[in-house]
Amino acid sequence: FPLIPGEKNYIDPTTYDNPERAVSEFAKELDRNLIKLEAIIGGGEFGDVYKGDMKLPGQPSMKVAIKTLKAGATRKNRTDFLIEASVMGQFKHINVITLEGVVTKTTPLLIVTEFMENGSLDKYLKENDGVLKAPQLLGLAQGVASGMEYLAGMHFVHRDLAARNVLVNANLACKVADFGLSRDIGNTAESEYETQGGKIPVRWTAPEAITYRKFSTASDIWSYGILLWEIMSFAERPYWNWGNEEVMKRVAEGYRLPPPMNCPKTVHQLMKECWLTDRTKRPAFKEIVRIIEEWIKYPEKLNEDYIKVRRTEPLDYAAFTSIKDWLEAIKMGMYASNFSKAGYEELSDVAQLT
Ligand SMILES: CCCCn1c(-c2ccccc2C)cn2c3c(=O)[nH]c(=O)n(C)c3nc12
Repeated sequence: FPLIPGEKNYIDPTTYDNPERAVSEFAKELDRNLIKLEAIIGGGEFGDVYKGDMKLPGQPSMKVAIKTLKAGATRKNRTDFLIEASVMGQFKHINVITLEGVVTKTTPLLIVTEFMENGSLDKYLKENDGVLKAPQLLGLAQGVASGMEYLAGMHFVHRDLAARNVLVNANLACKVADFGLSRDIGNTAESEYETQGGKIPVRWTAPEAITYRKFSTASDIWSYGILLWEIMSFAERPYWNWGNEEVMKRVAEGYRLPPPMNCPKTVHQLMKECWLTDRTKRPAFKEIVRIIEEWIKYPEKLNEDYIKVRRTEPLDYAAFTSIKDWLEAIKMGMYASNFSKAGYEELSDVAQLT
């Protein structure tokens, strides 16, 4: 991407001659003795994730999460591990997980992040099924959209945006995590579909990314639509128990997920815009953030008849003579006095205004 003045671009760590140089550029090397591993909180094929404690000199001890790379891992696993840390170290946003540092001088390698008390978003939603109401659900959705707006602004394409890869802290802030760039075989339970370029989590991936591996911010927006459906359905499995082949076929034929129970029509409308086949027509993350902000500020905008008002057929202005009739027709009768006080009586007076 041409560097646009003032806009920071993320630097692809694979452009460094070796991953050690990239990680030293973007991540702080930590002293392993300052980190205490307490309990396993997650597991991957190449190492476990722990909850722990870290005490840096001159700082109070802090809760951290620690990803480990087990000793027997291959050189490629080590490279991918260091690349993930190099990518995370370049980001600084409230809705993107914060890298505290790495341990690379001794094994096992460690990546240390802030600790997110409520764990992964899919687990949090399942544990709060029916408890969270629309405003809270939309607050979660807004956090993810803000984090993705920032990453898109850095020209970073995530490629695996899903509720399982978003974490929730004690204040219910959502943060995008899991920057494993290359989709290792099996590094996510979801990657059931194999293409020559590695594994793809089909039910979260845009058609153009599945068919010809065109990953872009637009394909991240498709994934965001699926994640929004996960939020509104309390982490129901997208396309339920359909097989991957069936999902790809039905989606290519135009099938789209229906609104989850109690999901406002307007929210499902936004999901469907994220799932437009023409990726250039999908909304930008900036727009998605603004729309959700409106819904949180003015919840009445979520209900359907607001849509009806917006979608009335074009008015036949000739049908009205007085301003009062016109304003009443568009449910704005309460403003008739404003117009008459300002001396506007006839509709023609208004026509000159516009
Ligand atoms: C989807 C992310 C999976 C790995 N991971 C990470 C993480 C993510 C990327 C690099 C390094 C780490 C430690 C933090 N946390 C956390 C956390 O802060 N709190 C948690 O409860 N869990 C389950 C976590 N799981 C992780």
